[in-house]
Amino acid sequence: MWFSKTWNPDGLHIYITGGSTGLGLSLALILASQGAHVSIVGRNQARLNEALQAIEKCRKRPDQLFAVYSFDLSTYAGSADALGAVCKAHDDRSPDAIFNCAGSSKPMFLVNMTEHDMSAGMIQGYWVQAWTTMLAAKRMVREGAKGKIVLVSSTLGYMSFVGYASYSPAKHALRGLADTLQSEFMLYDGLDVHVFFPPTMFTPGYEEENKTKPKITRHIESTDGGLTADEAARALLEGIRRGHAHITGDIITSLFRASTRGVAPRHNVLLDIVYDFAAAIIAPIWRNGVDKRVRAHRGEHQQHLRDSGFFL
Ligand SMILES: NC(=O)C1=CN([C@@H]2O[C@H](COP(=O)(O)OP(=O)(O)OC[C@H]3O[C@@H](n4cnc5c(N)ncnc54)[C@H](OP(=O)(O)O)[C@@H]3O)[C@@H](O)[C@H]2O)C=CC1
Ligand SMILES: CCCCCCCCCCCCCCCC(=O)[C@@H](N)CO
Repeated sequence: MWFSKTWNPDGLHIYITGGSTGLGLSLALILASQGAHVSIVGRNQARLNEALQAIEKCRKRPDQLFAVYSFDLSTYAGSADALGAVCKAHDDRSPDAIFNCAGSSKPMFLVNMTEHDMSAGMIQGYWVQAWTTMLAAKRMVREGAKGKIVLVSSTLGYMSFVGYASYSPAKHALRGLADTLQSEFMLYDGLDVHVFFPPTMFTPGYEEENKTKPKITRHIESTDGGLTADEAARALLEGIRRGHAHITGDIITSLFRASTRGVAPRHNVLLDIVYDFAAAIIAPIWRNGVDKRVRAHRGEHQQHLRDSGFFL
C-alpha cells in the first residue's frame, strides 16, 4: 500500500469533515478544482453556506456534486448521521476518500482548566476524528470499497510543551490510531490510512485558540514559522500522492517525524536518517532553551495564578 505513488481526485467523491474553514476548506477548494465531488460537514450552517459558494467557484465540470451538511461530529451518533447523509447523495456508497479535518484546541495551563476543558480536549482532538474513521472503515469494508482515510494530527502529536495538556494527548492518540490502522488495513485490499502532522496554520481556528493561549506557549511555538491553510493542504495532498503514511509539510515536523518514527515507514531512507541525526543534536539544545524559558516564567506564572483567582 505504500507504493501507490499516484492519486488522482478527478471524479472521486471526497468527504471533508471540518471543511467549512481553515485546512478543510482549502482542501475542498483544491479538490473541487481538480474535478472531485466534495461533501463537507461542520456545525455552523452559515459558515457551511459560505464555503459552498466558494467551492462552487472552483467547479471544473457541470456534473460535480458539492454538498454541505451540518452535524456535530463529536459523538458517535452525530458522526453516523453525518456519514449516512454524505453517502446517501452518492447512491449510498461510501466516499472514495475521507479527510478528517474537524477539530479545535483551547490552550491553557492545566491548573486553570475545568473538567469540561480537559475532556473537551479529547473530544475535539480525538473522538471528532475517531468516530468517523471507525464508521467509514466499517462501511468501506462491508462494501469491499477501495479508499483512503486521512487523519489530521499536529506537530503536537509528536511532541509537546506547556499549554497543550488538553490537546496534545488527543493528537498523540490520533497517531496511535493511524499506526494501528496502517497495520490492520493490510487485511483489506486498497484501504489506506494517512496521518498528517501540520505545524501552526494561520486559520480561523488558530485565531480562536490564541484567545486563551498562554503567553509562554505563544512564545515557544514561535520557533515554527507556520503555514497558510492552502500551503498545508497542498503539502497534505503531496504526501498522499507519494503514499506517505505519516505526512509532514515543514522541516521542523519532519525532524520530529524522523526522530519519533517507531515502526512507521520512512519517506526517503537516507534523508530521514539525516533528519533523525540532525534532531538528535538540535532537539536537546532547543529543549534546554525552552526549559530555561519556562523556569524563568515561574514568577510571572505565580502572579497570573493569583490574578486569575486560582488560590481563592
Ligand atoms: N491551525 C493550527 O495551527 C493547527 C491545526 N491543526 C488541526 O488541523 C485541523 C484543522 O484545523 P484548522 O483548519 O485550524 O481549524 P478551523 O477551526 O479553522 O476549522 C475547523 C473545522 O472543523 C469544524 N468542526 C470543529 N469541531 C467540529 C465538530 N465537533 N463537529 C463538526 N465539525 C466541527 C469547524 O466548523 P464548525 O465550528 O462550524 O463546526 C471547521 O469547519 C484540526 O484538527 C486542528 O486541530 C493541527 C495543527 C495546527
Ligand atoms: C528537532 C528540534 C526542532 C526544534 C524546534 C521545535 C519547534 C517547536 C514548534 C512547535 C510548534 C507547534 C505547532 C502547534 C500547532 C497546533 O496544533 C496548535 N496551533 C493547535 O491547534
